Amino acid sequence: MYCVRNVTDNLYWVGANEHRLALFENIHPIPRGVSYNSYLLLDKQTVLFDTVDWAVCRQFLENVEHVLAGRTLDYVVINHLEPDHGASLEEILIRYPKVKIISNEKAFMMMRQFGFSIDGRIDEVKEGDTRSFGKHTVTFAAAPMVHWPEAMVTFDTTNGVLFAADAFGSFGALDGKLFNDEVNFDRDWIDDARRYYTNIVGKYGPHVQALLKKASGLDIKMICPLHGPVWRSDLGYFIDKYDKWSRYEPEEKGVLIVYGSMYGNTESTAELLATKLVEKGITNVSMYDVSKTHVSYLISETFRLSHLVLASVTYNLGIFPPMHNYLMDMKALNVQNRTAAILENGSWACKSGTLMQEFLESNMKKIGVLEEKVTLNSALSTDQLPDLDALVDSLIESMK
Ligand SMILES: Cc1cc2nc3c(=O)[nH]c(=O)nc-3n(C[C@H](O)[C@H](O)[C@H](O)COP(=O)(O)O)c2cc1C
Repeated sequence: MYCVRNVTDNLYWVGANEHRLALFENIHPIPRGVSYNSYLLLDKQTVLFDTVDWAVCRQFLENVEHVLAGRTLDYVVINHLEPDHGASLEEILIRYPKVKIISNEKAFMMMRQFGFSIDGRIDEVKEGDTRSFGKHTVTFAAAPMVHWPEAMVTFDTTNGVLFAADAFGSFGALDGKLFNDEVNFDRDWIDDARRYYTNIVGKYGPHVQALLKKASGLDIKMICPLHGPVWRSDLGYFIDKYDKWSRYEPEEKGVLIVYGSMYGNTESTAELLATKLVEKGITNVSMYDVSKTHVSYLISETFRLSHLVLASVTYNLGIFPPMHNYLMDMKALNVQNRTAAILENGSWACKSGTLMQEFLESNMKKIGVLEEKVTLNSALSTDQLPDLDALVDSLIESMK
């Protein structure tokens, strides 16, 4: 059965929600599911904006057929060819043999790579080109590396709708609620939106900045992303988040403590550190066990907070492997502009602190490491409490 929503006037959401998938991109957990958004415009000509993942293709096709109500599909605009949006294009081409694909050169190259039969159906566009479908005229802007090189956005100059591809998306299934004002975004969605942005697009901050610059010249009334809610009010709230994230500026002053511990001694020292911070007035403290927390959550929290404490045991003369994995991901996603503190532990040859510091200093940009380091030889002893206090004071001082 079809399940669609009217977005505005003659524009419809024809996407679908996915609840069964455990891992997005087969990496990131999505306990709240995800939506694959696609939009269908009924003008003099009919235009589909992007398609959906193969997993929800059947629902999508029923939705498209229902909204078309017997009309044919004239155009499909492909803003982003990544298979979670482009895979169902194949079915669209089979079912609507006369449909023309509007997209850019790189996307057409990728369509061929993925084996789509597109010959004779191509309408290639470039930055600033326009197309009119009757009442609606759209213009195209390249958005390279947000989040693939072929990505572009389409702006409807008639009604101010921006089809934003992967920009302004979020994890989380919509479950009936399509618009940002139908959910409590700041309470229920922002963590998943941040986790989506930081892990999927986080590496490409300068490219997102370039897109935001282009978008600032447009009179945008509504943002239609390919995942998550459609924005029709309070656009500035989300644009501001994107601006901060893509400049690698923390959203909040606060301390993220990520610890790796086998027998609990590093963990209990991290607990004491958190307690001392809170006692001294720093209440924005979050603590995570690096072994149990999926790295996508750690990355998201790293983007949120200004300060970071890395607490790790030594493991075979190296950094505890899950901590190393987190550091590698931080590097891959370009995390910068943070202050870090180090807490290390080892029973015979403690190396983790030096190695973590070296990693931060030689692999990452603009991460300041505090001089005050705490070194445990198996467990925190009372005569080391001044070291911990010094670390706490140094963290607090650097937050001023
Ligand atoms: C597989 C394995 C390898 C280890 N390698 C080292 C090492 O190279 N150097 C060292 O000082 N301690 C090493 N340790 C010991 C732990 O790092 C140490 O006991 C630490 O204090 C444990 O802290 P925790 O109580 O937070 O788990 C190793 C432990 C294990 C299980």
